[in-house]
Amino acid sequence: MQVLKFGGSSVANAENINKVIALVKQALAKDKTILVVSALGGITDKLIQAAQSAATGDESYKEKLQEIENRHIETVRALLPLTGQSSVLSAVKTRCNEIEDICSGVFLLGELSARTQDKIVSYGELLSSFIIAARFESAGIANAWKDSRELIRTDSRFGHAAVDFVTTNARILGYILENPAVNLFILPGFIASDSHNVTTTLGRGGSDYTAAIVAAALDGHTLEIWTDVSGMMTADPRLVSNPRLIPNISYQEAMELSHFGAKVIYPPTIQPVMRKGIPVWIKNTFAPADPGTVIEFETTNNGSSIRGISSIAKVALLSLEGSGMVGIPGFSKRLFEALSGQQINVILITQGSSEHSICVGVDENSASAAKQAVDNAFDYEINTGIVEPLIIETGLAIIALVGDHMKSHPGVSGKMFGALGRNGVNVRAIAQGSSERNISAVVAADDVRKAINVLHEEFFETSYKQINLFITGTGNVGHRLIAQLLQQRSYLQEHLRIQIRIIGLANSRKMVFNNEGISLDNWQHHLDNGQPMQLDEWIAGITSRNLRNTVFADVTANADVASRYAALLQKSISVVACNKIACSSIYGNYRLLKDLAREFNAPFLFETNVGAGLPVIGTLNDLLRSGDKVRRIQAVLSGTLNFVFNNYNGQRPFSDVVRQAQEEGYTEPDPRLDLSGTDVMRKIMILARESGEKTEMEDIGNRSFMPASCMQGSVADFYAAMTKEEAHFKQLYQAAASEGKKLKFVASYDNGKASVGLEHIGPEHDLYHLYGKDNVVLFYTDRYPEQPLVVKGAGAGADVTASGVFADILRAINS
Ligand SMILES: NC(=O)C1=CN([C@@H]2O[C@H](COP(=O)(O)OP(=O)(O)OC[C@H]3O[C@@H](n4cnc5c(N)ncnc54)[C@H](OP(=O)(O)O)[C@@H]3O)[C@@H](O)[C@H]2O)C=CC1
Ligand SMILES: N[C@@H](CC=O)C(=O)O
Repeated sequence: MQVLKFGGSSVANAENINKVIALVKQALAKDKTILVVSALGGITDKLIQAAQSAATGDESYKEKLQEIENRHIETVRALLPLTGQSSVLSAVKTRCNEIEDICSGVFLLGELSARTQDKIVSYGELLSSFIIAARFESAGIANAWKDSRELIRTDSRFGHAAVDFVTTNARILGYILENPAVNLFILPGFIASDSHNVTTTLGRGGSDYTAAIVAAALDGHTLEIWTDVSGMMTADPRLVSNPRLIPNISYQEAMELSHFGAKVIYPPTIQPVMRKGIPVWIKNTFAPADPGTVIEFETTNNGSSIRGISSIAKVALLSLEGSGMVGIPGFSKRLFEALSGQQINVILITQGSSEHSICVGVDENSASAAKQAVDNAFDYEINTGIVEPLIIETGLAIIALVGDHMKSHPGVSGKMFGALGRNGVNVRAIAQGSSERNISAVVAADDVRKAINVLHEEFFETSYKQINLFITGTGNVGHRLIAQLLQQRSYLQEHLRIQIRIIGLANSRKMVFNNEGISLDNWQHHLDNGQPMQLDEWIAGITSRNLRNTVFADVTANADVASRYAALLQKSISVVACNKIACSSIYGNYRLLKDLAREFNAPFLFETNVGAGLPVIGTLNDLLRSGDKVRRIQAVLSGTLNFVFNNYNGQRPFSDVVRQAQEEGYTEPDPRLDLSGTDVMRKIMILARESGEKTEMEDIGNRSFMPASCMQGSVADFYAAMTKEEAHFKQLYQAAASEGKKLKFVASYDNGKASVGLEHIGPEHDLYHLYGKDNVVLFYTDRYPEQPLVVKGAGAGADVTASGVFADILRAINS
């Protein structure tokens, strides 16, 4: 004997019902079958709406009932041959008239009791099962239709009746034994009756339960629950982009997950079948070849200690607090009695060992009733000040990790809360029972999607990580960065199991968002068609998305953009900047950003601020972290100036060489910052700060070589003025060349003092052999006192800078 249950979507219309017929036919070839069906998809809701409209005196209930009738009539017409339709149609009509009679009573009385509602909704399953039985007959498949109300006995808790298993089991067994010749029994799900034969229902989703009750009563060898998904998933597919099918799951795990919002199976369904050890298959009516999920005692380990992740929305936390509770028995009893007196279901309980407070999670809709009941129950204690009035917090949700294999498996909760913390998800309360099968955390409702994705990635996609990237700036460096992301896309996926999605892209004119990721092949087109750039909206668009593993890359040279880092870090969004403005602003701001990064677990990385793609800051940090102390730094830190002085020999105008540096992408967007030495001042200051010095820009000496006349007006004026000052530049060159030396713009940091300036460097010096746009940094430290640690290479250029930003993005997510 096997039991097959088909849900509302599987029997929503004639086409789907025909699929059911085919599947049941195949099942019948194997064994006797009990078929349990739900109402046609959506009908139960429609019946409730009609009943409620009637109760409120709204005559539109008649239209709703007409819709219900039409739907069933259409289904009969589409399913049955003309000759077989009339008796079924007249039965459907009779039932629909009965519903109308009851609803008109409700309308006249203006009252809808739970008992009457149960009666009304019972017609959904009665009609569907009756029509389906007729369809089997017309297909030549004999069957026995049985009203489940005659089999399943419950108490009289209308809407959510409890089953009397002794009577029910005996009735089911008796009925089946009385009909040995029948191969196919068809039963309406969901409905039952009490000891006075009054119709009751088993709770929404109760058809699953009907099927489980029958399977258990008959010791069936299998229960199959046919639905519109291919089994239980590791997380809700509406929340997680790549959930996985759970091929097998234990009864306990399935119960935990279904209680926690995985709606694939109605939670009470598991109990009866678990008692008998009957395997339950979850299968997809629309993809029957899919393997589905089997629920049974023994499960194979899926390689993770977690079987699935679930959540409950709309949760309120109730906190009862007070010094008068400590060490006094009975407080929790009274709290729970007050809640149960109002039929309030407690979803989660936590109490610290200080006993100073008890915190429970309940459905948000019950929060005000709970407050009233609990404050009444503790009226005396509240008035005498030993207990506070009940505190209610709403806008929350519960997320839960579920898995039998968490038991005695150290590190699961550490991993869970570590991952949530790294992504800025604040945990309001935690509960874990000693069964260690479920770890639940209460979080803000707005964080649920992020939290579930974070946990899913942590436990099920350990070898596959998604970075959600927002890039501000699509100029020289930004452009190259996007090209490199495109070029490396498959490599990152295949070798590092990382997928980078650009969720937002902006320049000074436009901004564009795409939650699925902006296509890298034609990003310019998307950006050009984006909305006008508004910095506030851009930042709000990033923070409000609240995505996990979010990185903000600042590839501008803009101060307003840099002023937003704090707000981003406070939302646990990592910031990667080649823009040097933040790190070279006042020391307090630099310090604040570093502190926020630590406090909110969001890396703030700016390796490219010094030496572009060279590992300058990383090397310095490694030295310091391992206990070394920086005594002196000597460096050439301007790619532009090194290029200019390597290429200028008095033959070609100085301004032409500077222009070439700008065209080749070495200069700042405003090249005066390079030529004035300001860019180098910023860089040596950043190195000094990273070495632990509280330096400001005004503490840095600058022996600028630029005539004051060149630094006035616009960039065009700057070029024009340099042409006029050619003699000055020639003279600078010749002075060095006459000594057999080269001009180098050198930055020094020595015993806490930093300075920059043009120097004549001879061939014996480490800085002499420095070609093109290269930079070099010499670190003299306690461990490198005589021979410095040297970092040398291209120190400017869009490609190398972009690669440094790229590396920081990957570092942000892996640190
Ligand atoms: N070139 C190099 O070798 C190195 C450069 N850097 C740094 O890289 C950064 C970028 O340099 P580069 O690419 O050459 O500069 P570009 O001028 O070529 O590009 C700057 C980008 O920033 C955008 N932008 C400017 N203001 C805003 C704003 N308020 N909001 C949004 N976007 C804005 C611009 O928009 P739009 O396109 O609309 O003008 C442009 O896309 C600079 O901070 C520089 O110091 C660091 C190390 C080395
Ligand atoms: N303009 C800068 C670029 C890198 O920071 C330079 O020339 O070094």
